[in-house]
Amino acid sequence: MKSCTQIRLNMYNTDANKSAYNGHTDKDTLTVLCQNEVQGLQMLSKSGKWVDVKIPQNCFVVIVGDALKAWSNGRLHAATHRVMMSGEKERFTFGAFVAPKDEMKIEVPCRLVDDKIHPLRYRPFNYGEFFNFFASIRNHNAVDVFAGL
Ligand SMILES: O=C(O)CCC(=O)C(=O)O
Ligand SMILES: [Fe+2]
Repeated sequence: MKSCTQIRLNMYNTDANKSAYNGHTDKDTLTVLCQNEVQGLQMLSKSGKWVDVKIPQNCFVVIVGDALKAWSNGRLHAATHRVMMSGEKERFTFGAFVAPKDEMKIEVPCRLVDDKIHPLRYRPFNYGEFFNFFASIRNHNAVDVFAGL
């Protein structure tokens, strides 16, 4: 798949107990993040609780985005995540956001589909059209609304 990678540096200031980045799923295929020593990333569990993700020093966290969730027929979960700051120090993250090129078609491979346990969950779609749809509605669930069956 042809992809493009955006690199971004995020900075979070020191406000205590403040949501610094609201809950969302990434729209891309994969996000790779590293951070300074200040934790703050949280993932939403299936039971609806926010869970701290403690990233060990010199390690990366890899987050599945909506494009990969759809491409994998929903077998890979695009976790909802956010950033909560707890006080003492500024947090920095450095992220690589890997996304399909706009013209790419996201189509579930037929070997990931079967009649019983894994029926087709997403129609084929163009990534650029999906992203424009997301940008117009800003709905957290955009991939399911746009391409879910
Ligand atoms: O900085 C972080 O820990 C998360 C950033 C993030 O979720 C994003 O940029 O999409
Ligand atoms: Fe994110």
